[in-house]
Amino acid sequence: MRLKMLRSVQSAVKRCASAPSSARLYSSASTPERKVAILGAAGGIGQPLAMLMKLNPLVSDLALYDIAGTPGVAADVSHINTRAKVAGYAEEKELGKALEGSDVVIIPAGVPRKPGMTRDDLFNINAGIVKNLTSAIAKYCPNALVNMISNPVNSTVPIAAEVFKKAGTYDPKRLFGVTTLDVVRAKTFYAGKTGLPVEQVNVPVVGGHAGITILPLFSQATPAANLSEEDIKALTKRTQDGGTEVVEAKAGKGSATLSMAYAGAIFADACLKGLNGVPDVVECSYVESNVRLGKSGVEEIFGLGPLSDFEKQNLEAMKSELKASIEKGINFANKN
Ligand SMILES: NC(=O)c1ccc[n+]([C@@H]2O[C@H](COP(=O)([O-])OP(=O)(O)OC[C@H]3O[C@@H](n4cnc5c(N)ncnc54)[C@H](O)[C@@H]3O)[C@@H](O)[C@H]2O)c1
Ligand SMILES: O=C(O)C[C@H](O)C(=O)O
Repeated sequence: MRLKMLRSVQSAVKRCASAPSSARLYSSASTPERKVAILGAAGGIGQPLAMLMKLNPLVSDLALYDIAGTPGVAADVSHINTRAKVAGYAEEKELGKALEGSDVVIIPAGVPRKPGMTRDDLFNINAGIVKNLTSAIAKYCPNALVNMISNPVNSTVPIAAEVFKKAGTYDPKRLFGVTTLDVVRAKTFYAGKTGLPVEQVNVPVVGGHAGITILPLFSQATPAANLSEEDIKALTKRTQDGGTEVVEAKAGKGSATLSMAYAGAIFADACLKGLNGVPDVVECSYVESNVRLGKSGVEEIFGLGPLSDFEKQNLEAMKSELKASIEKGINFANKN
């Protein structure tokens, strides 16, 4: 028996793993017209992400939408002398115009955590925001690739999926939970521990985007390094708690914004490259995929590669939380 569930995989969008990260952001491959919309563009993530997308030569049109502060951000970013034409959209009645013709829509709209909160504590506010924004996407740019950043990602992606299903526009190949920041962190921490050059390392991260549902696969990290079990446990924990580390350091002034903007820009760039037909663009993402079910629940998840015993245990441990977050999102979308 097969059932659809959400999990993280090497997504259909593929990216060249060997390109150095700075080149990834600023390289110029083929350059067809591509419109990118950022919803929540004046926020802590939105502003640096708007700048990074303005620097991306693959973008011809950049639509910046937020319910507060858009004109200033749009005017500021528009003065950067790069290809993308920038337009700001400040009110809900302008959302349709912001979205029309978009190839990629990035959503960092919503409230961030404060110390002591879980990502799930953001659900009550962010679920409604995501539902409204994705309803507009279904109406104005149903074919766009949607990059969901708003937390809790484990639930906001299922909300978006339900909204698109109701609108008849759902395509699991076009909806992505952005988990790139977990990969960015895992790479940084792995390189720090091993002494390997950070621009050469790769660490796949699977699962979702909250606590134990984040599962870095250090057994598949490249270049391989001889780490002790203790080191791998510590690296795994630090990657899982990376968001909380930043929330606590910011002490009430929000969560990761700059590293998230960087991660969001990498993922959006991968989407654009995929759309432009660049081969072998590979990124991890939280997407819907197939699992095989048996008498005791999920029997097999496809495409994770060989896991260590530690990773197998962690995968088992995350399933109930991930499933509950998915169901919470689905229920919200269907009730409200
Ligand atoms: N996926 C990840 O890895 C990741 C990483 C960091 C943060 N986040 C999440 O991203 C979200 C944004 O974080 P931030 O630090 O930028 O927050 P922020 O408060 O600085 O910015 C959020 C922006 O969203 C805007 N907004 C609110 N409602 C909106 C609506 N209906 N339409 C359009 N814009 C709207 C606000 O006006 C604000 O400018 C949070 O939910 C946070 O938890 C996710
Ligand atoms: O931790 C958070 O609340 C923000 C984000 O999900 C992160 O991983 O930094």
